[in-house]
Amino acid sequence: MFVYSIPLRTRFRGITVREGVLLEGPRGWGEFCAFLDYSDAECAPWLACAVESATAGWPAPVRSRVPVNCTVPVVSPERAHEIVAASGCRTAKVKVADPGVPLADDLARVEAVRAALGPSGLVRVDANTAWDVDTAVRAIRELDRAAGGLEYVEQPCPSIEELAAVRRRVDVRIAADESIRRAEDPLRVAVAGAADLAVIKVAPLGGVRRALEVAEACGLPCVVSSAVETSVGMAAGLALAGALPELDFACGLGTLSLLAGDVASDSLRPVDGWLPVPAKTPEPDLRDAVAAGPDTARRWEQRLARVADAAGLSLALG
Ligand SMILES: O=C(O)CCC(=O)C1=CC=C[C@@H](O)[C@@H]1C(=O)O
Ligand SMILES: [Mg+2]
Repeated sequence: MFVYSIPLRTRFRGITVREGVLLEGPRGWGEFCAFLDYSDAECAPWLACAVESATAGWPAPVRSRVPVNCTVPVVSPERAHEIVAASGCRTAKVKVADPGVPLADDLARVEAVRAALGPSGLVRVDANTAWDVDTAVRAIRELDRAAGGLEYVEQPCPSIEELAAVRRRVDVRIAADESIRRAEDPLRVAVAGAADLAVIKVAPLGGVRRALEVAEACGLPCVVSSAVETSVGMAAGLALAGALPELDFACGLGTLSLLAGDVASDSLRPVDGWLPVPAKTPEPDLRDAVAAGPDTARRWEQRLARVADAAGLSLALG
C-alpha cells in the first residue's frame, strides 16, 4: 500500500492537491482516490474499482486508442486559449459556474476556447450542479452563443427533475454526471428523460465491469471521464473507454495535465488528442517522488481500512 500526494497545477474541483492510495495485487496496481467529501459508504465503489484493477484485470478492449478532450479549469481566457492550443485536442470541456465566478468570465473563457479550437472543434461545459433551472436556461443560451455552439452541458442542476426541466427548455444536449456517479440508482436518469448523454467514471461506478453494466442499462450514449487519477487509476478509465461497444464522444481522460507530477514515468498523457488503451496499469516507479507525509498516509490508511471493512472487501490482494 502506497499513499501519494501530488499538487495540482491549477485549482480544480475545489482542490489544489490530489491524494490517494495505490494497492498492489497479482494483476498489477489499483488506485483508491475518492475525493475527501465522499462518505465511507460512497467510497465503496472506488475501492472495488482499485481491487478489480489489482486482482481481476479488465475485459478485453474493442479499440486500441481513444480520443481525449482537453479539460479547461477556471482560468483566464488567455490561459484557456494556451491550454487548448497546446493540447492538440479537437474537443475541450470548460469548467463554468464555479462559486463566485461571474457568468461573464465563463463566457469569455468559452469564447477563447472556441478561438483556439477553430470552427470545427467541439466545446462542452460542466457546471457541476451549480444552477437552478431558470439560471441554467439563461446561462446555457448565453454559453451556447459564446461557444459558437455547445456539444453539450454537463450537470447544469443538482436533481434529475431539474435536468429534465432544463432539457425541455434548451436546444443544447444535457449530460448527466453527478446524477449518475453519486446516485443510489444511476439508471433513473434515462427513465426521467433527464439527459441526452451519461458521463461514466470508472472509480465512482465501481470498476470497468460495473461501469459497462451501467452504460448498457442506462440506454444513453456515454462519455467516459476521469476522477483526476494518476496514471494507475487512469489506466482503468482507459480500459473502460476501450471496452465500451460504442464510443462516440471524446473522453475526459486527459487530466494528468492537471497534476504537477505522476506515480509512473510511463505517464498516460495524451498525444495529439489520443491515448492508448493499456492492457494493464503502468508500473508506479516514481512513488518516492510523490510519497505523502506520515499524517496524510495514516489518514488514508485509516480511511481505506474503514471503507474495506464496511464494504466487506479484503485488502489482502496477494
Ligand atoms: O471530463 C473531463 O474533462 C475531466 C474530468 C472532470 O471534469 C471532472 C473530474 C472529477 C470531478 C469533477 O471535477 C469533474 C467532472 O465533474 O466531470
Ligand atoms: Mg462533470
